Amino acid sequence: MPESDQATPFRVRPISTRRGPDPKQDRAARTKLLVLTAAAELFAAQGFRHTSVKDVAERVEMTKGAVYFHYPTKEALAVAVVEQHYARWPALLAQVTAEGHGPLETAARLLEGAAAAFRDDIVVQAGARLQIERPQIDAELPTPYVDWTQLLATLLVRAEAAGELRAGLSPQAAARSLVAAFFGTQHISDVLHERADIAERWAETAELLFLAIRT
Ligand SMILES: CCC[C@@H]1OCC(CO)=C1C(=O)O
Repeated sequence: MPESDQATPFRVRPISTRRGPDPKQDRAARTKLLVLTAAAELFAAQGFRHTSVKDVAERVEMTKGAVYFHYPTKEALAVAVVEQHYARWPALLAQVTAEGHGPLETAARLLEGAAAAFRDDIVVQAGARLQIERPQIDAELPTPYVDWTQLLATLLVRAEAAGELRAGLSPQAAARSLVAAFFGTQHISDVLHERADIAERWAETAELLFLAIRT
């Protein structure tokens, strides 16, 4: 799927620490990422309410003032973590797209990759917890689920055009079901096993769902 044609609605881009012309900017970007990662570790472990900016500052051995320089409030930290959660997905989409699978297989492999990210990536884990806790966070967070639903629906419309979809199936309804099933699978795996078994759990759910979806 050509880059321009990618229906990737994930708008926020990853924080770049690539060395640029200005060493000062580089150092600031690296510090920003260090603070964000420490906040993600704390949000993932103890949630938004029980995490303070002081906790984050202590974790990175900086003053609260230094943390506030990069993120003016705890809410700003939470927004940044959730945004970076979503910023993971364009790279995954590019990687899977480059493998050249058909649209249905692309959707399946995307969700497999997402399951691995939910198991391994602390920023993905923290973003998921903060989205659950969004009523406690007085800030504008990205609307959950809609971007994945749109991306999967776009792929399933292409699958329908390619004759890969079961006759009469709504690509949009199938996309909503995949997102709901993935969300539930990763949540149950998190609550019971800290997501240690998410890949296996998602594989068994995906097998059933894609069996129902494909021709
Ligand atoms: C891919 C399923 C949707 C995904 O699962 C957890 C979560 C966090 O809110 C999601 C999202 O907002 O897109």
